[in-house]
Amino acid sequence: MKNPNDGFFRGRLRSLKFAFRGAWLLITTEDSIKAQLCIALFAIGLGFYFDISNTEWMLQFLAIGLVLVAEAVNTAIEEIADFIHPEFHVKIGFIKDIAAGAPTFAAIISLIIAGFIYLPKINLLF
Ligand SMILES: Nc1ncnc2c1ncn2[C@@H]1O[C@H](COP(=O)(O)OP(=O)(O)OP(=O)(O)O)[C@@H](O)[C@H]1O
Repeated sequence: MKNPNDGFFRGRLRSLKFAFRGAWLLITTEDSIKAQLCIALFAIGLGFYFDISNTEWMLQFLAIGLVLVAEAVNTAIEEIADFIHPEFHVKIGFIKDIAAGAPTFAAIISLIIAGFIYLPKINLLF
């Protein structure tokens, strides 16, 4: 919440503090984020193993970021849905289902990017 006594820079600093707290909460409490971070670490390991180019690193980090952002937004929507309506409701189910579509899109795009980066390199091994 905005503090009316905060100037521009103090307000931005406070927001930054909350934003980092949010990222830390996601990393430490959300299993879906932990799982995505493990996959990201694996992909980073693959990147070093295959010595991928700068452009490939950038695309890989974009894909990792896309998945983490989509997971975070999905988690926030799930939390809001559970808060405003903890009981079963068809509409809540629909909202959660379509929210889960966001990380699904991100994961599919990331897999396609991973395929473009690694399949030719894996092919060369055989
Ligand atoms: N209150 C509800 N009313 C109706 N359907 C619900 C409700 N809560 C969950 N669902 C259904 O169950 C599915 C899974 O919901 P849940 O909140 O467990 O998400 P999840 O993706 O399994 O969670 P997480 O990201 O923590 O693994 C939803 O996509 C929805 O179809």
